[in-house]
Amino acid sequence: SGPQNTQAAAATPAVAAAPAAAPMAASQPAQQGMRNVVVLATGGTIAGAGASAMNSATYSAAKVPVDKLLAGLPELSKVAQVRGEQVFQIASESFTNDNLLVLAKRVSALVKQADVDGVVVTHGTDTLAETAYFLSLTVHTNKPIVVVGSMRPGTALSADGALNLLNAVSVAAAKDAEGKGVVVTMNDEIQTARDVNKDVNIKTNAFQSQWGPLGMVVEGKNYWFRAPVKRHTMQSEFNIDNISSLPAVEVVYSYGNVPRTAIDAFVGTGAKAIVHAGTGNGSVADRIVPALQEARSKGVQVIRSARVPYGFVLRNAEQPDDKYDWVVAHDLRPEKARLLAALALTKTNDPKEIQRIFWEY
Ligand SMILES: NC(=O)C[C@H](N)C(=O)O
Repeated sequence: SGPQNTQAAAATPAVAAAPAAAPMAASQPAQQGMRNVVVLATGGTIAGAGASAMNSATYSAAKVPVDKLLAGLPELSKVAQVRGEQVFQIASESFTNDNLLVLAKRVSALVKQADVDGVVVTHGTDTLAETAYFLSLTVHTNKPIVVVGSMRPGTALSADGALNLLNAVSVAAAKDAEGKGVVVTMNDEIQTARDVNKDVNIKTNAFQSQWGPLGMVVEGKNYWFRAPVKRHTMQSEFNIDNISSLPAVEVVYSYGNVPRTAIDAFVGTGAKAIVHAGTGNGSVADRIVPALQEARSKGVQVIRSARVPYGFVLRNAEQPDDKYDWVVAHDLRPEKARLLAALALTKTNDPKEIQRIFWEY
């Protein structure tokens, strides 16, 4: 098998550089019955390179262009007809709201094309779960969208990117993945975008969900065990085609002796909502409660989440949310609550409506 079809725009950190509607560059004869998958590359460790094979943790992210990534994995041609586009070439910790909007709009445009059966996004792992959740909330399609990264650069011994990417393409090409929303394929598992998080930062089993994976992908076959019940993609009331900017929503982290400085600063810079990453069950320090009440009285939404990774925040437990007009983030991590709050604010400024959205997505 020869190199994959690629259509790589010049790698550039500029948000505006995303290709509008890239034509397919034919370099491989279409195989009968093969499904068409587009790989949108954004950078990260899966495109990283280190100085030696010993470097599993010390390397530069976002170095290898998508055409090289695909050409280095000839096995892809056994799974699908694949072409690539370079959307960004950045480490995912540097992702911005603008990056999210550009990427989601490109995914949305591609899934409308009859010659695209599924989309894979290669992404750094640090904010991969945030981007995957954002896509699941905003792209209207039944076609599979798979977000994938790696914990080790391709230059390292036991690099995990090649198999993760092969698995991603085989899920994106599969009819049985249709209607299951946006998923993440890391470490042979298929995880739903909403629930998965990067919970380990040095091992290849980095991505975990407290509710468990949806299934596994082994040797190009998907084994499903459950399906997501929260609203996503086709059932979402948010649509990236109608969103051109996101309101400012910021996260403040709690800890012993925490001052109110960060809350006041974010209110001062015009935040429309503050996600409070509270201790325990989203608890709020006594000196922070008035800061959040003042923020609320100025029209800023207060979203009560927890810095504890597992479990969930109960309404009116720890704090009287009804009385204060606050919202609870349910089981969403603070960084994912930020995205849902921002999308909710594109529709409403009513905290009851925002709470309804937090229960449903
Ligand atoms: N493993 C990774 O991809 C980490 C990298 N810092 C990134 O998120 O781009």
